[in-house]
Amino acid sequence: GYSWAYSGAHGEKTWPTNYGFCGGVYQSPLDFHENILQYDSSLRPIKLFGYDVATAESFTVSNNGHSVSVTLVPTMKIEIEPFHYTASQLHLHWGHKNNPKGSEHCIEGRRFPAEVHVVHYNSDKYTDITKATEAADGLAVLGILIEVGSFNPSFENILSHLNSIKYKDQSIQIAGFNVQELFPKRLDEYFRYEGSLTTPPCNPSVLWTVFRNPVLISEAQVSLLEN
Ligand SMILES: NS(=O)(=O)c1cc(-c2ccccc2)cc(-c2ccccc2)c1
Ligand SMILES: [Zn+2]
Repeated sequence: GYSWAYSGAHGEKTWPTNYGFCGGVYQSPLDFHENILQYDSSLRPIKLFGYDVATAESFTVSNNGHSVSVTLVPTMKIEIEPFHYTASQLHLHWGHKNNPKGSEHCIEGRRFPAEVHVVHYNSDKYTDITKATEAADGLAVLGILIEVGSFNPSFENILSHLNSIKYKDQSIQIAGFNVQELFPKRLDEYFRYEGSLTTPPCNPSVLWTVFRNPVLISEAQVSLLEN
């Protein structure tokens, strides 16, 4: 595929040139501001299954050049009625020194220092994530906004290993942990919309769920991401 970046010669404005879906009407991310939000009481709490992964299991943490990603295990699933979705990977988005607000979604125009995306595919309808990514209803991504606050030991499961994957394509194995600890408490308070991958190829195949309440990590933990 083409090379793309978040800025510069292959920055976001050039994405639509090489990736047909980018810049489309369904292009994620969104700014959740009140005049586009509509309360929907039929939306149920997100149910997580198998998220408390044993330390005997392992996840692969890798640097893919644009983000740090953690491959997850297929016993991790979520239910968004009426479908079940199997976890594929999670990855983080963050900013850098001169542009520290790196979240992709924002609330009332407010961006956050970082954001976690947990990518799942509809395993009731598709046999693997590749087919699901090509389908309009194939993916469900959970977004967790990150705010600066107290130190968060759960994020150390990932952040404490960043020094070992400083360069693109480096990866290491880490022990399983309870991935639900990365989530906010309220799994019933979230924004929901049908959108796309936020990075090329921007497939419009994502059912987005972004939790309303951010999780807190310390300033030092945020700067681990930015260095
Ligand atoms: N931001 S996102 O959630 O829309 C997203 C989903 C997937 C994704 C991953 C596996 C299967 C299917 C889709 C990959 C990325 C990505 C981020 C940085 C660099 C490269 C790729 C981003
Ligand atoms: Zn993402």
